[in-house]
Amino acid sequence: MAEREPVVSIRDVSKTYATGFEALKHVDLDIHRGEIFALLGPNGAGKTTLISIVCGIVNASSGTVLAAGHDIVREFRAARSLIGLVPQELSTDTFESVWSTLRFSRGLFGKPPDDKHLERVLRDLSLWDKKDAKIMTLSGGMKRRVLIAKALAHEPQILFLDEPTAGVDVELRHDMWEMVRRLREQGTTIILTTHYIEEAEEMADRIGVIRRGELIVVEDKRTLMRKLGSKQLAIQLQAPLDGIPQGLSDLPLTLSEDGHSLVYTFDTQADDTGIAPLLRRLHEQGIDFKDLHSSETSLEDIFVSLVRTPA
Ligand SMILES: Nc1ncnc2c1ncn2[C@@H]1O[C@H](COP(=O)(O)OP(=O)(O)OP(=O)(O)O)[C@@H](O)[C@H]1O
Repeated sequence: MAEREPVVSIRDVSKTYATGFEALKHVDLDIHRGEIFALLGPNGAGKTTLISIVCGIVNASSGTVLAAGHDIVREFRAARSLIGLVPQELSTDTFESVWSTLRFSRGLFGKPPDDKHLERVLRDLSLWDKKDAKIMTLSGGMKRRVLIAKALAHEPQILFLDEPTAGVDVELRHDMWEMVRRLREQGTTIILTTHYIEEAEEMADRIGVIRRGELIVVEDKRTLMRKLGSKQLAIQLQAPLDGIPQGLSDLPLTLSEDGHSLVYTFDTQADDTGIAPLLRRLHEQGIDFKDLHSSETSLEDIFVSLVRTPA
């Protein structure tokens, strides 16, 4: 199991772009060593801005970031050499071969050549037979693989994947997740951004939800799933109540503002929903109801409600 030691520590980070746009507002986040963390949010939420700050591509307007204890501004080289970044887009279409690009990339971070490592990376990504190909001659999917290989060339402790599966075919997606799992087993910390809930759910140990520059939820995935995998049963009452009766105070019940309905929250995964005893106890309390209505609070629904921008 991963140690609970932060490998990335983000403190009160804000970013206002030159346009005056506030892309990040007072973000605090600790990433634990060896975890897979998913930063989940819609387009424009600030995910790329946040990882660009940690990777030293964008300067924060305020706040501090430590990567394995190194301040990413004052000790940029030390911090950056621990980090691998797979960006969203391939920024250069180069005449260079895959192999020389990887070797160069490794050298950039001050690492001595290690052809064995580079070979392993290329084989893992099914790129070995393309090692002498010029990058510009590769297909889009292959270029994505090169981007990943490049990010791994210097054996980073911390790997950022920005929207890793956007526009990626099934095979690459599969290979990518295999690789992510393998890297995690080797102790690499992985931070990925996504706007797909399924992706966060499938891959991550913890999930952070970002909305309009604010980190609004950070939760262990299982806890989040449990919270979100609950259902609500709305009980429309014959007569309104002033409050939850004493005899029902041990139950997860809330009363609507007008007192006309009771809402019971239960776990859809549980063996027993508790609905039968609930109805029996309502009866014992002399509370009659005219209608029951259950609604699902799936992760998707909650997420949509979390990130929905008021029109
Ligand atoms: N250089 C810039 N100057 C001004 N505004 C910018 C700049 N870069 C990004 N923004 C704005 O900041 C906001 C956050 O952008 P960011 O790329 O961080 O979002 P994101 O969550 O990564 O979205 P996506 O999923 O589309 O990549 C957006 O509204 C974007 O338009």
